[in-house]
Amino acid sequence: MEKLIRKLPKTELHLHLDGSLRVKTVLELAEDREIELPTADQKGLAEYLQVSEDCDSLAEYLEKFDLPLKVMQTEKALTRVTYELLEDAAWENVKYLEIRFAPLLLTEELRPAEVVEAVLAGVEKGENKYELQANIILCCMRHQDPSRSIETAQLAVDYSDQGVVGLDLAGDEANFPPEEHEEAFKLAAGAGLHRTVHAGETAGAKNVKKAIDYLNAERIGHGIRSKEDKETLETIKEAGVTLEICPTSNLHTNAVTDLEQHPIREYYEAGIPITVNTDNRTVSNLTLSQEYLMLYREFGFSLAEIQELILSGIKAAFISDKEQEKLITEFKSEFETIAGIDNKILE
Ligand SMILES: O=c1[nH]cnc2c1ncn2[C@H]1C[C@H](O)[C@@H](CO)O1
Ligand SMILES: [Zn+2]
Repeated sequence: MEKLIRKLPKTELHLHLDGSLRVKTVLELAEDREIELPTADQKGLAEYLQVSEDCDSLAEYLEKFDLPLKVMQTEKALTRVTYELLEDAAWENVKYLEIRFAPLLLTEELRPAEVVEAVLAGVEKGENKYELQANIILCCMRHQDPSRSIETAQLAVDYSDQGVVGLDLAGDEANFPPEEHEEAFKLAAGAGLHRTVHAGETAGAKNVKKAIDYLNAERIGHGIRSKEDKETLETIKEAGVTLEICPTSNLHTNAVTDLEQHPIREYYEAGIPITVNTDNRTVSNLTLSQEYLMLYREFGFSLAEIQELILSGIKAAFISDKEQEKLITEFKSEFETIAGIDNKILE
């Protein structure tokens, strides 16, 4: 099953660049720029970059991004880590991915536009080498002043014809509400950019409703607490919003205390559109295939259901209907070849 899942064509829509650096690369980039590391030993560094067993909040989890952000402050580093992420995705047959990061956290030496261009260069390099497509989502950060979010939205608009497809709001949810960033999301929507918002992860369902009502979110990052409020669930259904579910990450941020508490199966059964994602590959020491394997083993998702979840990722992707249709056709044909599954199951 493990091999089979790795071979399946996949999509990943919720993936942070700064949480997904290779450990060896962090080591090399730090050496290049003489950045002090907690340890020079690769195994020790891997442990340092990963979230610890006893992490008890999202705020603590977010500290894991400090070191990766430090080593990513040059064009060369940004292009490299982006390219490597595409390479890692290609290794497990992720055919379409959306990579997100906050450009304004990467401006120690670069201008925001240079940050975006360096990442886009990495995407181009990866797309030329591997058979996959990647688009970019720019993150506004909750703890920053709303004017910084407007700046991020404008940047996304400026690069919307070069592979930036959406705007996100990330960071410490419990302490910063979404509605303050309304103007940035209005700007993005007005220019035809897509919107996704981290909400209902470590704060209540109301944040999900606010993200949809105020920020016009088409997708919600996590949204696992939506079930706490009936009205929120109705809004999700009415607005046709998709939840970007990242089960292991939710365990690591203590958004759920154990996997049995995770509502993924419940949402799936209720017909809420969901996708499966890693969130942060390095912080959670995780691949997308491992995440699907966990769903198969722990939540009883069958192969046909896994394929349906993968296709749900295409339907929620920030690409045109025509591109979605093309990917769906390709995926269905690959599913058939790989698993010999009757496509009727997938209709
Ligand atoms: O799971 C998350 N919730 C909220 N914010 C997050 C999560 N994972 C990463 N981030 C933050 C930390 C990164 O520096 C930022 C942009 O990728 O997004
Ligand atoms: Zn996230």
